[in-house]
Amino acid sequence: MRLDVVTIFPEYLEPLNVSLVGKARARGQLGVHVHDLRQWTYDRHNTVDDTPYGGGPGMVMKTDPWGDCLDQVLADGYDSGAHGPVMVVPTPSGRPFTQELAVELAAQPWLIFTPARYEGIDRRVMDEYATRIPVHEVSIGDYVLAGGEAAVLVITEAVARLLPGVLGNAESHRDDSFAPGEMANLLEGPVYTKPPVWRGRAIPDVLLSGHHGKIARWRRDEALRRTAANRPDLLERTEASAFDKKDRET
Ligand SMILES: Nc1nc2cc(Br)ccc2s1
Repeated sequence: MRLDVVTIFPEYLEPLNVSLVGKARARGQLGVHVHDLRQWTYDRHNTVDDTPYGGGPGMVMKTDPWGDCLDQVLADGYDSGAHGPVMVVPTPSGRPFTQELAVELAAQPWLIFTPARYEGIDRRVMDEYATRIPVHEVSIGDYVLAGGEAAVLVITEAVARLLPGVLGNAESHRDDSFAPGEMANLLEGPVYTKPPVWRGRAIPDVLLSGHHGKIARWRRDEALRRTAANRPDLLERTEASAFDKKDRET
């Protein structure tokens, strides 16, 4: 997978050099190219923003730096043999970022992230590139950040861990919260490791029983318990899908 990130704060993406994503890059499983948008400005102040048409607070990111930069990013990517770019625009007003969308993005060969600052990017930029490649506006939650770079880090980590060979244990994905299949719409339950007793706190006996069926049952019950406590809305989806499934079988 190739990732391109266009930003006015390239240093914000330094965390992509460490840990899981850093290792995936070192192993050649992921290519990451960070571009400083100000390199595509031509005035003394490297201006990337201007006042909004129609008035209102704040500033809007200008079209030309984005257009000149993204044209170059696309040309360089295609020249390097990449194909099938998908643009990902982090924004509070986008489609919710979910594990399902992470799986969808992890299947793409090339992602181009365009994190905005200020009040956002002139809409004509997304409209222009949507005529050439898929453009996904994605929200990582119902809150407003000062810019999209933190969202790029979140999305990149969620996607990179799904790439083949990136997580040591390929089975790890199966028990992820929200993972497709049995854990879809369920939060992960509690986990334990040695020592067996810590400050007088023992671990649940079932986990020492060696009875895999009982352990699986206990883990699912705990996942349902935690989901009911923290995300009852997910259980409605689970019940609905179970009903649909039953309905289809009758
Ligand atoms: N939750 C989010 N807030 C923001 C703010 C800006 Br400015 C750009 C992207 C995002 S994603």
